[in-house]
Amino acid sequence: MLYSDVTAHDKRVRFREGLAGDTLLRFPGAFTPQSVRLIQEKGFDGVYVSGAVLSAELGLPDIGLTTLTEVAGRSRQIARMTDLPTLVDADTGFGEPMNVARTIQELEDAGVAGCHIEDQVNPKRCGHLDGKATVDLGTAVQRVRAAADARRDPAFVVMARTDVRASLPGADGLAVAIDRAKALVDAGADAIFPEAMRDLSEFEAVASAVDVPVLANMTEFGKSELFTAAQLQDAGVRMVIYPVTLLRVAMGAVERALDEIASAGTQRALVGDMQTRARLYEVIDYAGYNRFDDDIFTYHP
Ligand SMILES: C[C@](O)(C(=O)O)[C@H](CC(=O)O)C(=O)O
Ligand SMILES: [Mg+2]
Repeated sequence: MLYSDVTAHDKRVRFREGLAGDTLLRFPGAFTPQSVRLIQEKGFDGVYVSGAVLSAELGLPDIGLTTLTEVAGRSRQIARMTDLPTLVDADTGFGEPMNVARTIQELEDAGVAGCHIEDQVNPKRCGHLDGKATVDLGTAVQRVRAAADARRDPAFVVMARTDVRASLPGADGLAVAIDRAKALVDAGADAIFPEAMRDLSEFEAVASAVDVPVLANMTEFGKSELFTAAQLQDAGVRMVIYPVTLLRVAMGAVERALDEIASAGTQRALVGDMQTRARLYEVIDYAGYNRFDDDIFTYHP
């Protein structure tokens, strides 16, 4: 009933223990607090709060229009529904290094286990699109150092994301990404998110160059092939996100449903694919609320 009673600190410790373990951590992107409950029930290791999902849900492109308040608010709603650690996409950190510091403290207060800060210029772009620009290494380092220094809970995970690979598509792009990843680790990053890797060997090269965990972004319709968990684990990757998968699946179903209702004049053919009322009540533990209220009120669904 209600929210998770695992403390934010304990979730952060659990995240760190998972990153230090032997099994690849799998974090699907939650698109609603309800979907978080399902992610936990299905045995995943954590939950990802995607900037692409948050902006798409607001009907906006993922170009840095969302604010820290919106991201922190959504992250809090998501993190409190699960015992699992939540990793948040903090984009470029919402401004200058001072803003990055505040971002970290707001996200700590939101109860999440960690976040990633990227080295794109503002306004940012989806990491898998061409023509992105990145800030110079000095600025990228300042962002990550500000993030690492600002946290009050040393267990909060600061992950550095580098987008240089897609802005330098040539052969030297990977080498620059690796050099940058090393500098970001020196600046205090607990983990590295090398964006838009071309193939498994690129993940492998980054993972063997840094002595912190590496994340793989398995977003659809992007630059990386959709590797399996086993392939990523063999390449030395420690965690994988499926950031927009659940939203894309859900919105695909929404479009088909609207077409069906419009053409058939009824939703009857769709009912078999729906989450039932009973299943919804099970997921949100309706029965728990009834038990709680039994002595006080007598309302029942
Ligand atoms: C991971 C990501 O930053 C996100 O916001 O979820 C996006 C995902 C996407 O746009 O597909 C990204 O830049 O890769
Ligand atoms: Mg993003």
